[in-house]
Amino acid sequence: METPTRLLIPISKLLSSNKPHITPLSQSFLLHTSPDSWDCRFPLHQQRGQHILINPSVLDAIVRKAGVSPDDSVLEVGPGTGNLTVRLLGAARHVTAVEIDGRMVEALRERVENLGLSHKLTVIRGDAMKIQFPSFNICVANIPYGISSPLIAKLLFGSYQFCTATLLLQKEFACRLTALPGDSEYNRFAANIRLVAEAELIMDVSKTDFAPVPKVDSSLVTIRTRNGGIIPADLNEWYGFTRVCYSKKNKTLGAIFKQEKMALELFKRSRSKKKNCINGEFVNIVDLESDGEGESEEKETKQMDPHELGLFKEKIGKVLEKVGFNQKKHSNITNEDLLCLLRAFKFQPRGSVLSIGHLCKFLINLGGRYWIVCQVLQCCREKCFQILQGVLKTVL
Ligand SMILES: C[S@@+](CC[C@H](N)C(=O)[O-])C[C@H]1O[C@@H](n2cnc3c(N)ncnc32)[C@H](O)[C@@H]1O
Repeated sequence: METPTRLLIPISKLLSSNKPHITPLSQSFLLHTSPDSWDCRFPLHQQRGQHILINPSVLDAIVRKAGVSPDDSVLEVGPGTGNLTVRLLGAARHVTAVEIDGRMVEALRERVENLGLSHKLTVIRGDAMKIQFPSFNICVANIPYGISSPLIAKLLFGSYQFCTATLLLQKEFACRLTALPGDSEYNRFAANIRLVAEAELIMDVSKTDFAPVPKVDSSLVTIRTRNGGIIPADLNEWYGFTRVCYSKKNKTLGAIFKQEKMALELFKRSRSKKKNCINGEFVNIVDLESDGEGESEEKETKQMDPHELGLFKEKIGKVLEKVGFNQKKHSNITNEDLLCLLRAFKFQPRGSVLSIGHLCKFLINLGGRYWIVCQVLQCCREKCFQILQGVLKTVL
């Protein structure tokens, strides 16, 4: 149990007030405050999002709603002076806290030592965006709002195995994150997150629960990973694809894909050899959130064979029509629809995403014999596409 901190207010300050004092004053005035309150022992930096959560009932609620249990190994990003950390330590097996500010690290260590809980805490002094997190099964944190997007991307696409992340976020950001297809806030960011997780709005938190009081209100959100964190698509293709699909707010998918640069984006991505995670690095969030507008593709257009690109565009049109998405708008399209469309694009022979390697694997899966695969390879090499069509017909 933590003892309340004592806030010493100098008598001169109290006497300088014009208001009458109801309580008789002694030498100094001793105010007992909660251990969570902020005693201004050093200046806080707003650019680091240093707003301390001081409402004990909100802090308790966060730990409760996150469902922290004695088996949990918790990751906390931005522990500050430890208001949330001490509660997490009380409920979990172990807490790893990552804090960028040395003054906060010192304050946190001292507080936890006084409580005799140091054996359950690992403090890492560093930038949460630059370090590799040790393993954890849940993340609970009141994070600096400036790193909300990249941090969530790092957690979800950075090869970490965890079940939930319960985060305090800026209210507007939380609304975008938890939006569903058909909601006005639903956008590419929410779609990208929903590829691997579900996000649920848990409760709102008032700005007056923080010291110093920030300009914005907050919301607590729980992000639950799906399929054990397995990503059901090639991320590079998926990003390119969603960037195209979400590029124009009020246009149908048919109209969007008719644009040259959009077709190009998809074409380029489909041929890229980049994989989901490069050397374990998470994918840049700018890519997760940005749309395709305003980006110059001129250089690539010049290098592209116009005939090949024309064929590709024609095929996109056909696929859209076949799956019936020509008239759909992205605001009400689900990720399942998008995955289905992406797959439909992928399985178009020639001029599409389907590489020779993919094609061979596909044929073998279908029971194709070795000589057929060799024939296909030969046809592709010699660009004998009519013969290839014949071979495919016999197999399929
Ligand atoms: C909003 S405060 C939260 C403090 C504490 N968790 C609480 O609830 O009172 C955010 C904390 O994150 C720290 N911080 C800011 N940027 C960071 C970064 N890139 N990596 C790790 N910590 C960071 C700040 O120094 C600050 O202590």
